[in-house]
Amino acid sequence: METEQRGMLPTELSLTHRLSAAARCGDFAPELADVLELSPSLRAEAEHSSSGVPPTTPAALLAALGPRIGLEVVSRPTGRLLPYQRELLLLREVLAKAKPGSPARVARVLDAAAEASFSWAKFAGGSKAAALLAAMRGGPPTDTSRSASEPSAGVLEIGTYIGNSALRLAITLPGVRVTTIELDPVLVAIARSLIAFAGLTGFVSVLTGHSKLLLPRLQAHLAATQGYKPRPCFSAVFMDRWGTQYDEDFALIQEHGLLQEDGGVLVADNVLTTAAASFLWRVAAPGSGSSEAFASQIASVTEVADRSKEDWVSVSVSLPNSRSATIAPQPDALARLQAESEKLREIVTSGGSSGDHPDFVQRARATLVHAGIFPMSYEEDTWTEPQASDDQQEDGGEAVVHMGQQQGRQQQQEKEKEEEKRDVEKEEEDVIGY
Ligand SMILES: C[S@@+](CC[C@H](N)C(=O)[O-])C[C@H]1O[C@@H](n2cnc3c(N)ncnc32)[C@H](O)[C@@H]1O
Repeated sequence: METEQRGMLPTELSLTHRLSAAARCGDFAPELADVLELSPSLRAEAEHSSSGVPPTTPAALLAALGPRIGLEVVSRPTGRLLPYQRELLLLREVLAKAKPGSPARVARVLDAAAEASFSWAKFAGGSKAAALLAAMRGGPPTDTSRSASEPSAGVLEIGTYIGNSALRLAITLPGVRVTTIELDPVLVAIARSLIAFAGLTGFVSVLTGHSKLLLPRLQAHLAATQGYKPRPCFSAVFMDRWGTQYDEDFALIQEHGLLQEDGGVLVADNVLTTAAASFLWRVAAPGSGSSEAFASQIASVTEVADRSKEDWVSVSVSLPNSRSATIAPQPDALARLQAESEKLREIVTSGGSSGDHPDFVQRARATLVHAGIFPMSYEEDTWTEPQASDDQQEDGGEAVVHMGQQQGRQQQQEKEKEEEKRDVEKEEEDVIGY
């Protein structure tokens, strides 16, 4: 796939030109061509905004794009949608109803759209967005927290979609630079327009490409475009794509030192519904060794479009030696869950399923809980002493979850005892070392 670009800007430019030509020929909603053509210049502005290039004003963007993407006909289409028509409709909704240069009004229009007619919106909203923003507020992601050896480059997001969460991060952390990466160049073009309309071009930079290819290049890119030296790292990272893939992104983040050691905040969405088993083992599982590297908590949240659907968001804060901790091999049950979720990802991304898979989520929950990975609210709200009769265990779902909770608790207690013992031994070693 060419979106998995090897060079950054040159490949992106040729790709955008070809995509906008295709849009003009009618392969996509034709209005997309104008959005696509604007995209590279918005990126250039985001990258050079601090070096004298005048940013497109939100009003100028509205004047240029508004008439072309048909603001006068804002309505939900019926019947089959063209590719990207939904996302284009969201952009139209924002351009028609929000105030140029007002990030808060843009966020409100997106909220209203997700609540009302655009229930398919796949961005973090409601309690998910609240968990993300609370975690980011609690962390230290400010550009002023730069140290000489590891200057902070603000916040990194993997998975932009139309730029909703990037917008909210920029609102929540005023003055902090947000770098967000998106594999799909059409979504990138839409996100950049939305960000520019909100007046945030100078703070949010949307990059096109696959995380696997962009993450290793990010430090060099930031150094070249923003003047960061010598190896900037991010104070916070938000991962928002399919959970089985977080492991791969996380390995690159660690390898390239992209997250600040000691106090860096790592937030991952969809960790239950897309079963981020291997990733959670590395950052949040008792007994894995992850507690040497991260202090983690999991929050139970609900989907923006359907409050009856539970998901989990993990929040991890890096400890002083987070890049060098040794992690034990993951249990077979987690490896199997990871493999099952990966198969599901292939089916969903190839259009073979709507993405709604309650049986899988129930199995994922039971397996994760069994491994001692569960949200804070589990113990407080839903813990009931299991009646561990054989009959109940055969009941399936619920009983398995309770057993998992019990074993999870036991594992956690054992782990805490183990850690206490190790701390005492370490103190003794330190004393001996003196
Ligand atoms: C759930 S959406 C992100 C929603 C967004 N963070 C929000 O809440 O507004 C996931 C996005 O990640 C993108 N994506 C998937 N894999 C990616 C990868 N390897 N690198 C960059 N983007 C990726 C998808 O194209 C999709 O737009």
